[in-house]
Amino acid sequence: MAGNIEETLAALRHQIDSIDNEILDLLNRRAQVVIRVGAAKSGQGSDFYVPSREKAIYQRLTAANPGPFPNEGVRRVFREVISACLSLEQPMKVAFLGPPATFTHVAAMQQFGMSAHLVPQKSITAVFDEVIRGRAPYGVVPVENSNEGIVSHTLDMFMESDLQIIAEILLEVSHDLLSRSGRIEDVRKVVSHPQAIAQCRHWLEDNLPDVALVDVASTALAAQMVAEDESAAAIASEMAASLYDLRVVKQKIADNPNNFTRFLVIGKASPPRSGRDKTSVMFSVKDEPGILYRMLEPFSKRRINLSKIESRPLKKKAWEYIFFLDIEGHIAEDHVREAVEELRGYCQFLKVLGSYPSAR
Ligand SMILES: C=C(O[C@@H]1C=C(C(=O)O)C=C[C@H]1O)C(=O)O
Repeated sequence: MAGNIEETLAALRHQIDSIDNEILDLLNRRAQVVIRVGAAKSGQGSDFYVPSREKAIYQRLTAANPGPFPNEGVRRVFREVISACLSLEQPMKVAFLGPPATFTHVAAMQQFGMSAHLVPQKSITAVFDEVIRGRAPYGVVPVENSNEGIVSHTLDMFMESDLQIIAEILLEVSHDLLSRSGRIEDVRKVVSHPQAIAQCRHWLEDNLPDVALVDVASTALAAQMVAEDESAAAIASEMAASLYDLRVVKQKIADNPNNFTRFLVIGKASPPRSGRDKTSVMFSVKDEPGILYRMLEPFSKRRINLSKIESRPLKKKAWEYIFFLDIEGHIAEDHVREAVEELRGYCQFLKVLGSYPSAR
């Protein structure tokens, strides 16, 4: 009987080996075609990284997948296949808001895969700078959190630079409590970014009512500090646990489990249409009666959905504001372009920040 099982296993493993050989062969055939695409693109000077094409690949494959291989697996496997194929042409350098193991790092990894060369930066300004100076073709920065609202620094940076939005990344944020021992009894203080501490307030009151709460510049820095302090715990990403060799005291301690952060990929030119795109614009309006009403009319009369509107003070002048608008559709579509041009008529200035595939 035991011999039978061994024989069956050996035969099945033999089948797996020959399937893996076929997969390997196909991967190499795919890589050769990607190299040819790269050569064709460099002939015409166009961008090698095309997020709209990548999104179309994921959508097509997950829709066609008969199973039992899970769709999430299809996405992850192809994320890495595409990432490795891209790295053949050139190592894809991506600047992100560091230090290593921030949620921005996790988002950049989700978007660009493990073969990309991800470079941590000290600030959002530094990420923009790397891309402006051409040291990295792309950068990743946070722009809003479902509980905490916008990251104003990122929006402010678009006032100063002419970079474009290339893609958006939606990341489900899981705040984990990490420490060296992984034992809740050892925790005397909790260290993290103030937003992460705020998002875990109730859990901390219920489970660690007497510990000190210490604010630091990022969740990743907190993890780094805790790696050297037995009595401290950090609220940080799961990635921080593996990077700084920490144990998980408790997973998902945020009070609201529905916690998403939206990140932007910035670069020098927006990608072509993907079929489901978004366009972001920023503008300031003339100070006239009814202007707030009129600025939305070009969109409502064309039945164009607006997914977001934000305002920020224009620092040069008190009580004047800059608006940020996210519109459904791509600027290459006539009705979107016409609406934006009509809005421009009411504005002192208007800048299209880019059209890019919608992550939802
Ligand atoms: C191959 C291409 O270039 C890149 C690589 C892709 C891939 O490996 O499938 C897809 C889109 C681009 O980011 C392409 O544009 O088709």
